[in-house]
Amino acid sequence: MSKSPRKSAENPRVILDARDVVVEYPSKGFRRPPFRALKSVSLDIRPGETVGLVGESGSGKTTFGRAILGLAPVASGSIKYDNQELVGMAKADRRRLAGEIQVVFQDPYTSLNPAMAIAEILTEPLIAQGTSNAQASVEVARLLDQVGLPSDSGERLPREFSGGQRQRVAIARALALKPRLIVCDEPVSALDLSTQARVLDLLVEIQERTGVAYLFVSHDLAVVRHISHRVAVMYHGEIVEYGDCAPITENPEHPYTRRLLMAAPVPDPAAQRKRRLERQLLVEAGALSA
Ligand SMILES: Nc1ncnc2c1ncn2[C@@H]1O[C@H](COP(=O)(O)OP(=O)(O)OP(=O)(O)O)[C@@H](O)[C@H]1O
Repeated sequence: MSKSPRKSAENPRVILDARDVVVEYPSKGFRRPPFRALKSVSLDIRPGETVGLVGESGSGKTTFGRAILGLAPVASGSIKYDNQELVGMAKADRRRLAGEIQVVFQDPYTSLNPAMAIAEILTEPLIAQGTSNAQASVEVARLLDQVGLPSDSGERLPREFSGGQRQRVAIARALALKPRLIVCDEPVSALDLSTQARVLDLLVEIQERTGVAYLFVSHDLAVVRHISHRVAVMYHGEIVEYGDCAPITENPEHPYTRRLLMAAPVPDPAAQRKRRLERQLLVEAGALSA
């Protein structure tokens, strides 16, 4: 894992442009108002860039990723992908875009069909988009190589792989249709620390090779800091801090971001002492509860 935050991606053109997005889930009780999970969220992503979306459980991160994928009830606002409005887009048009916007989920144990061999899992989206069987086999070999899995992996079932290897399969499947944007929803949080680092490095390497952009959703600021060019901090359905990775993760302005930063593990004892002191100062200033 590289230690410093990543430098900003250079291409300023925007691939995803979300403006004032409001998502409301229906409430269960009779005549109860809907629950507003996103309250006017605006965020953009440039080609080849990683934007980290960080926040505590329930803050709305997954909901935002789902809104991009057309899986959350957007009440108002706009989400443009490559200048095309995704909100309210007809299903047929959405299907056409399916290859360009892909997703990698958190749990590599449930996101792969256990009854399908890896080659089938990787071939399925290719065949659905009209790729011939012969070409699909060539692509499977290329994808396995791209994610660092042995070339004979295609014949095996998901249960024969470790969590990290399964997540590599999930990444390969997401890459099959050469997407320009991947929503990565907590893609490493189910993995142990050293596997996390290897999967993060793989994502970076793929991005450098292909120019794919990531929305990287995580509750872990340390992980987000490692992979992101820019960071958005989400709190109770709103973005409270948003900008280049280094200033936000090194010197956050919002008390909530400081709290997240303090929750991130720091192995260096001197840094831990500094963090304890900073935490104490924040408690004294009333920005944090003891
Ligand atoms: N389908 C749904 N129906 C009703 N409420 C929902 C639904 N999905 C999410 N919520 C609520 O919306 C809020 C945001 O949830 P979301 O899953 O987006 O948060 P998150 O930040 O991704 O949390 P986590 O890290 O735990 O996944 C939560 O209060 C959640 O209970």
